[in-house]
Amino acid sequence: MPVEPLSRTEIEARLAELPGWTLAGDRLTRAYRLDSHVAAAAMTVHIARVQDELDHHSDLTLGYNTVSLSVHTHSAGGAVTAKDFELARRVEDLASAHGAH
Ligand SMILES: C[C@H](O)[C@H](O)[C@H]1CNC2=NC(N)=NC(=O)C2=N1
Repeated sequence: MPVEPLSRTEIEARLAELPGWTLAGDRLTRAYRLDSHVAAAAMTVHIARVQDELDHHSDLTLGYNTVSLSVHTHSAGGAVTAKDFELARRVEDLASAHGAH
């Protein structure tokens, strides 16, 4: 089933439920800080598993004690869709178990 671009109003309403996530251009983004580089690497692996499960993939960057995500929906012409918010919600739900903040 094709996913439709969300309106700006809908994006802002959904972002209100996801503290720390922002709209940067046409992408949802968030950066997390962790207590160590290995903890950050472990979180990226966990996110990669979720992304394969959802068949939806962010640009996922491992930094020094940081994990950063940037996502939009290629099949919707690069717009933000419900799939992006589904991924963001799943990442938020796993973040605290990794000590991410
Ligand atoms: C064939 C497969 O469903 C597509 O390539 C998926 C994979 N992951 C994806 N990820 C993102 N961010 N957007 C997509 O449109 C997308 N499409």
